Amino acid sequence: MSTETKCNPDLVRERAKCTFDVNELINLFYGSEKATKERRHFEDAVLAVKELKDAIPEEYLSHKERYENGVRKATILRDVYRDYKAKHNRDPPPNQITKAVIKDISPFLLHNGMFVPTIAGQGTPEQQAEWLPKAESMQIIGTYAQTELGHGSFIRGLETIATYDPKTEEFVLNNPTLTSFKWWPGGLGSTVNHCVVVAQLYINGKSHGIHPFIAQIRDLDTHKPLPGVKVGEIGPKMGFQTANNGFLGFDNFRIPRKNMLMKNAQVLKDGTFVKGINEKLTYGTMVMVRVGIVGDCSFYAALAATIAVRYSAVRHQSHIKASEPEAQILDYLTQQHKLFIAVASSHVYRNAYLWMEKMYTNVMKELSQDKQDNLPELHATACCLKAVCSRDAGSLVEECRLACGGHGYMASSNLPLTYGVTIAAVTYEGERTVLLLQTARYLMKAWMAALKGKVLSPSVSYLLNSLKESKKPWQNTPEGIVKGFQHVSFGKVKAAYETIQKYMKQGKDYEDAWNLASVQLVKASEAHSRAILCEVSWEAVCSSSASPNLSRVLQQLAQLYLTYWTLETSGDLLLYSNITKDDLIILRDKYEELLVAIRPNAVGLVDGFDLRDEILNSTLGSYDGRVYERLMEEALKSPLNQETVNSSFHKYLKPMMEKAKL
Ligand SMILES: CCCCCCCC/C=C\CCC/C=C/C(=O)SCCNC(=O)CCNC(=O)[C@H](O)C(C)(C)COP(=O)(O)OP(=O)(O)OC[C@H]1O[C@@H](n2cnc3c(N)ncnc32)[C@H](O)[C@@H]1OP(=O)(O)O
Ligand SMILES: Cc1cc2nc3c(=O)[nH]c(=O)nc-3n(C[C@H](O)[C@H](O)[C@H](O)COP(=O)(O)OP(=O)(O)OC[C@H]3O[C@@H](n4cnc5c(N)ncnc54)[C@H](O)[C@@H]3O)c2cc1C
Repeated sequence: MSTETKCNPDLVRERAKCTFDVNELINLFYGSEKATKERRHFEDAVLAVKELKDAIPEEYLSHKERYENGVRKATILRDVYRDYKAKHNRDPPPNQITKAVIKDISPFLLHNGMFVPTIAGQGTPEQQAEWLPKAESMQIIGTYAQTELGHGSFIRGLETIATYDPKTEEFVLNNPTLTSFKWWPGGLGSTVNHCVVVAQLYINGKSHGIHPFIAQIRDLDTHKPLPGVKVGEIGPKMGFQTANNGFLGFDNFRIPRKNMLMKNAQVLKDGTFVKGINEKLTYGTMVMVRVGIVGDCSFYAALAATIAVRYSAVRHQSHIKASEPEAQILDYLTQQHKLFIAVASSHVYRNAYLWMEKMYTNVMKELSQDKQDNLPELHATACCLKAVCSRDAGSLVEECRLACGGHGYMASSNLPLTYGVTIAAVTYEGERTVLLLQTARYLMKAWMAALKGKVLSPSVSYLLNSLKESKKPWQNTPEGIVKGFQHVSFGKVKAAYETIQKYMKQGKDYEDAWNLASVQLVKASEAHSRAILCEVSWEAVCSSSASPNLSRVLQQLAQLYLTYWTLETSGDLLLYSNITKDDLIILRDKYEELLVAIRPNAVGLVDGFDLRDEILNSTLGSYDGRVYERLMEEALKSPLNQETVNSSFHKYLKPMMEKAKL
């Protein structure tokens, strides 16, 4: 029997309606036909490992069991990666199969995502030679320990101390206060034996700022914390239950001098401090991860959209016309309004990620040639895109969950967990407001440069154009809308700058004026991000190599994104661009037309994300649409359904009922 015949008939009909080749979309989204084949081949290899299948859903396990199961699976998964590399002489292709295996977050995420990259990015060639082979082969397991109980955002305020002792050529690590304890690092709780510790460097009583150090914290054989190390797990959270986030404190814990990662700054044997060319290069791993998070946002939006769109095609409720059968809920325009923006946004984030990745690679290349000119632009852009995409993606996932009604509240829909994991990215790797204010610093500088007629970096050069074009009439085209968002950003940057000037004229110093203008500064950064997202995604769609059929649909999605945000931020556009009320009415109608145009391709579009059932891990979103069967099958797995009468009846309910008779 083919997959199609087993499918829910609504989904079969939806797929027959699709006007483009889904495989073409998949290949375009993931880069090429070859990339798709390799990714699927690797996913097959992972899913073929029987030991990676869970006997019962994770939600029924205790906190401890869940972690232990996570570690068990992470180690098996690691073997599959190693075997693939040995066989093919290269790393597995980019994939999301970890989601199918670990479901939540791997206890090795920080090892692979930050520990290894920090050694690679911050270590000297000798340090890389010492630790990378061990870390990459998992002889040692590490994390990135920066955040403390008292400080996360303001990293210059970290309190962990590394004092250099020239007599023994060692650093002495100490956490002198409760607030100085490291708090949050993934894997720290019970998994890792090493970490990159970010600490304040002191030499001869003088502070030299924060630097990364490698510390072994557990014995490699016994896994017991080494003397002078206090380490543990921080407890349950909204998500990240299997990430094994932990706390850590040192008491006169000594590490050799060579354990300070010294690519940027160095401490010589005699205690001489050699400053790096730019102390912010120490923050490099965070920039890399912020770029990666934009890509993650695309994945989470795609995952939630796939579940909610397929479910909405299968679910029938009420009537659009009294004379017709109950409608698929996907036919309600309100439902399309909730869901299609998630589909469109996933593509927008994907294109923004690819664009940012290029910028990142260029800047890294330039840095390797000691050229730092474009680092501020990279930092500013990564900060605001990470901040805006993560918040938007979190809201989109939640909207998809709500759009599934009561069933979206079931853990088995996988939407609650997906929300918990997605929304965490608003906070980790730089809290949203804090990052937007970083971008605002850059925008204020760019604005001052624009006022002086200087050449601006590409990502802000529109500020100069907007200065010249402020009188041009609004155009209701995608290009016109992109320009409109640039005008909004221009207007908000200008207004924030003038607000700072106003407060300074009233006698405030720059810092107080900055704080008083900071709500506007954050909004200026958001507007700048939106302008980038609109421009980059529209350009990507226009320059894509897609066939006419696919291109038409991708343009509709990109236009939907542009129009959605025009209508959402119409007040800003009325204030800062030349849009009129009549233009907005035309765009409102256009938006409705786009929803209707996209509707027949909705299922095809989410099929185009090519997320397997195992990755979706959802009763509502499977390819075959057997929603109700799966909901019941999953419910029957509840331990409460493994016995006809639960012992609480005899212990509590019966005595209560009997007491009530007296
Ligand atoms: C392809 C890879 C795929 C990866 C996929 C994802 C993997 C996921 C892995 C893990 C994720 C989950 C686990 C989460 C981990 C964490 O959360 S780790 C901890 C992260 N912590 C933070 O992000 C802290 C946020 N705070 C900061 O970054 C900084 O403190 C700050 C907010 C930037 C402020 O720093 P500071 O006070 O020192 O600086 P300022 O005085 O404000 O500014 C000084 C100037 O420096 C410039 N600056 C700041 N940062 C950078 C930078 N990174 N690069 C370049 N320049 C930087 C800043 O703009 C100022 O410049 P100016 O003076 O010219 O204006
Ligand atoms: C799931 C998860 C995983 C994590 N994993 C790791 C890890 O592996 N390693 C690690 O080192 N850390 C990790 N972290 C910590 C994370 O990086 C920090 O929580 C994050 O950087 C925010 O810092 P904070 O908690 O100190 O927030 P705070 O800075 O205390 O933020 C609280 C509020 O204060 C506001 N605020 C703070 N400073 C300013 C300012 N200058 N201007 C205006 N408003 C401000 C913020 O906007 C926010 O509203 C993780 C966090 C989470 C949630």
